[in-house]
Amino acid sequence: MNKITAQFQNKNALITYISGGDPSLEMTEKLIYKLQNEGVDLIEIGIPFSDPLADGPVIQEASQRALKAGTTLKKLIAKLDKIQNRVEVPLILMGYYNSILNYGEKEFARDISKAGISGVIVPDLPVDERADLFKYLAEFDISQIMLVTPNTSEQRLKKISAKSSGFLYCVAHLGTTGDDQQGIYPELETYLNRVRKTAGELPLGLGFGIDGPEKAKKIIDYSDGIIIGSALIKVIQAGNNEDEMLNNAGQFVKSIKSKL
Ligand SMILES: O=P(O)(O)OC[C@@H](O)[C@@H](O)c1c[nH]c2ccccc12
Repeated sequence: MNKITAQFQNKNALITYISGGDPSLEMTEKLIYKLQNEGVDLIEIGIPFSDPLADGPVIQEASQRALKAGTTLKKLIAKLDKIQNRVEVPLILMGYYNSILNYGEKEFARDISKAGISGVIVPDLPVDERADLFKYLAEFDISQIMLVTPNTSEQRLKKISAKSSGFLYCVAHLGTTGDDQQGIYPELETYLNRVRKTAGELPLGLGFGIDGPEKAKKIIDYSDGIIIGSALIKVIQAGNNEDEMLNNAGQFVKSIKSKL
């Protein structure tokens, strides 16, 4: 079975997002170990980018800190490559298409495969784009996780689920990451049931705006797993030094896991 799909078997997967290189690549490494020790099922790592369209302020700032620290895609991949023997939890890279194009699509697929990365999310690359990237990811056996939203039509849903592997990323509401203004999205159950019918066996991961354990508890039954980014980055940032940051991350993950 696909390494990512396997993580959803208990239907309560926890996926955490961190921005690669925020505040340094050394901290990314330590955070990966910490999250892994606390039992997260998948880690999504963002490729820092200067113009991240889908991201709200928390992740935009995380990206800025990473860029300021000199993080590049090359350095990020080199770091992940170096630590792969100590990492058991599957890793997913999230990045905008431009960064990948600049790196070279084939080189990207080849190098991340060598670094042991299991999947990729490219939020600004539409399913019907004839990008070589799709071909290379398949060639190197890397899952291509695609996004759907409550507005995605039935026809596109079919196309997207057919092309997605690992899991299907269901965006909980329209807007940017970290936007928790909407409380519990009213049509969530209807939306996910509709997606489930079309997606078949593909696990559903729900993300955007899940800000803590209470919300996690309320929505976990609708999907097979949840994705948390901004809320985790906020608690990490609240630490005054590395130890506090790591400790905060651990406590936060514990508090979520206890509800799943
Ligand atoms: O931050 P939130 O609201 O918890 O949402 C998850 C999200 O951060 C992460 O999956 C992500 C970060 N950047 C993205 C861009 C597109 C899709 C998803 C993402």
